[in-house]
Amino acid sequence: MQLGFPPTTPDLHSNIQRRSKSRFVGFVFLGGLEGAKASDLKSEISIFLILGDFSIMPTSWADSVANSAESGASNSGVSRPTRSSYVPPHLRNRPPSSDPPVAASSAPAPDNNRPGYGGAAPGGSRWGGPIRELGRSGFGGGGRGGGGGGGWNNRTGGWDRGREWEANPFEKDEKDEIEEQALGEQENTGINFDAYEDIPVETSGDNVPPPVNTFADIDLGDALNKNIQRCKYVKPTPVQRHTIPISLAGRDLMACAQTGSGKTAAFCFPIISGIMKGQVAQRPRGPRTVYPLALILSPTRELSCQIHEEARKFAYQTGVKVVVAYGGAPINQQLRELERGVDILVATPGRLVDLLERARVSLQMVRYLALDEADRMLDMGFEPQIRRIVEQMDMPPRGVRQTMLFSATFPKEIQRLASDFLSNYIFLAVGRVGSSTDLIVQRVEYVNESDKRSHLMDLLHAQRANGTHGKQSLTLVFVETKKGADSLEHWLCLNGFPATTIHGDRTQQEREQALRSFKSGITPILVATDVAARGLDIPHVAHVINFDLPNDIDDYVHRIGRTGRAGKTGLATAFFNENNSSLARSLADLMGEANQEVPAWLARYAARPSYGGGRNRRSGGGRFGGRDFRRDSTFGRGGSGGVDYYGRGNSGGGFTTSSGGYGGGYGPGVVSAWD
Ligand SMILES: Nc1ncnc2c1ncn2[C@@H]1O[C@H](COP(=O)(O)OP(=O)(O)OP(=O)(O)O)[C@@H](O)[C@H]1O
Repeated sequence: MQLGFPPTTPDLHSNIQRRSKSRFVGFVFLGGLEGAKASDLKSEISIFLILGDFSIMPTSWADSVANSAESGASNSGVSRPTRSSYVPPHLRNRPPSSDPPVAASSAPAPDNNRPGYGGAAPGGSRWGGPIRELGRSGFGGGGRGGGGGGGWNNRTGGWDRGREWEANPFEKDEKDEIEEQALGEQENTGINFDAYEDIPVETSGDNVPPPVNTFADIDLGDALNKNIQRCKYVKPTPVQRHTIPISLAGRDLMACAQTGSGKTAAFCFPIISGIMKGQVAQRPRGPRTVYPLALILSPTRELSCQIHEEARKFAYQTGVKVVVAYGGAPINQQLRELERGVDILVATPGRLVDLLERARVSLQMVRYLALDEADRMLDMGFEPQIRRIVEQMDMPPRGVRQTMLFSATFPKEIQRLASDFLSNYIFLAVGRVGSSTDLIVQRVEYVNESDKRSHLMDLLHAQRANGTHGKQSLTLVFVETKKGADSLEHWLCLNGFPATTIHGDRTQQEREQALRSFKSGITPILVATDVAARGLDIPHVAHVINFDLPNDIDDYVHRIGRTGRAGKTGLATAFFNENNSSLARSLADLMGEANQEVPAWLARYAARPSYGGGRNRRSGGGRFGGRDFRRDSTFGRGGSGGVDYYGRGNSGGGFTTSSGGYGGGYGPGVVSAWD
């Protein structure tokens, strides 16, 4: 451990020396101390000083003396230290300041119950007590346009200063806003929180931390708070109110919350804040291997890109670097980006496995693991890859890392699988899992296969006649097959409705181009397979049409969730016929729960035992679509992975529900997009 000062002007230098003798504390950096108890290190400090230009470098006392001598008495204070040194994420990118750093946190040193990670602070992350951030007055941030940027250069292990400027991730939003204002078509960006006021919330697990009401109630750090403001998030959504304190307390979490309710921020904020504030153990230096601190996995390339874009906004000027890796795009470009440094890696499983096999990424230092669309990630298609990544590579085991699983749907069998990855977790259900409830008006129409196209045409003509067509009123049409998607797109275009398509047979470039064209309203109709069903947050999707209904009710939930997001209303229309009879019961149940009008003919279908689709796959039944499977005795004791959910009362012990009722009907202000 080093007590060091970097080269400075002689005056400042001698000042610091004086202050160090009288227990001067700059701020404490506990990097490079894997395995050491934070409490052992109280007296050992490294001091980072802001150099005259705009970097912050840790260095040793010996280095500083040597450098000082080298640079002479007239040194302006911008000499490089001779040794490469670690710079913790929360200190990277700091612009220059003449202000001295404020004192380090005097919070008591935490117990260390996580070997290698510094121990859990009371109420803080499991990797040790937060290091209080520097006073911000002198650090301003943003004064230099693109912000500090820069990355951790894994080849030299040093601070790769000035090589990379952090691009402003808000630039596009600002441009769009100006453009929309100019065209007089700016929509109200305010989220309708009244729509969420009465939301039912269910939690189970040990000592569930209480929810917060405002972002100010949580100490996320100044830089992150500033980004929250830039995103125009005035207050947390219900899932954020509940999950952020749970995650900040270092707890594992399985969270179910409706589509479009803000889950991305719910897992990003605590991760970014944790990395900013946590003690950072020195990361190993492989010649080409990078060691992210957090891993966010999602099932589709587009969703990973979207999470990356969001996370970059939240992490802007925090010094936390977010990188994305996904299939279908050139790997070399992604490797170059990774080499510039990564704190949070957002990835699709396939590309990540590739990177792990090439030893270009190691998961050894991962403290936070988040699975978005977790039920999809653990279903038959993805589970083997996820197990490989989480259990068979070098990721710290559950209980050491913090694991957070999010989705709008969580079938019980998947919950059971998921529990293998979690340790003493909290289960949270916000809202009726499986629907955006009253915000989405759901309609089901009986349409024979042969009539589907003409019926679709009727809907689109009606929309056009109503003026609900175009950039501000996008229509997403789901079909079952890739061929079906191409053919429907072609037919729509022929009939004067500009459309594009997204599915697995298109190249990644074509997929991205299709999304851009749809978002911008150039082609206000997107024909998609389930590749677009989950997670995509596309503003202005007013109407989702299930041209072909899916076989699984959860897929239906995610598909219709592309509209009616963030408190806005939307419309979902489904074409039902004999081929969909196995979905009848669960569809009727779902619609009934969401206070939607269930057509008499659908209710009759649902009542027929042969059409009921057997056991309702929706977990738990009852008013909550998702319930903690640990509370269901049919899943037996112990679950998998040897966790005793019942005997010791460690998990599933507490159980609280708060419900304010469901409101009902279509709700005031709900407008149909087409009639
Ligand atoms: N606190 C907030 N205030 C205002 N808008 C918010 C807030 N939190 C999130 N949003 C916005 O709400 C929208 C939906 O958020 P997000 O995509 O995270 O939803 P989700 O719950 O992950 O949905 P899905 O289940 O479909 O993946 C986004 O446009 C996001 O920017």
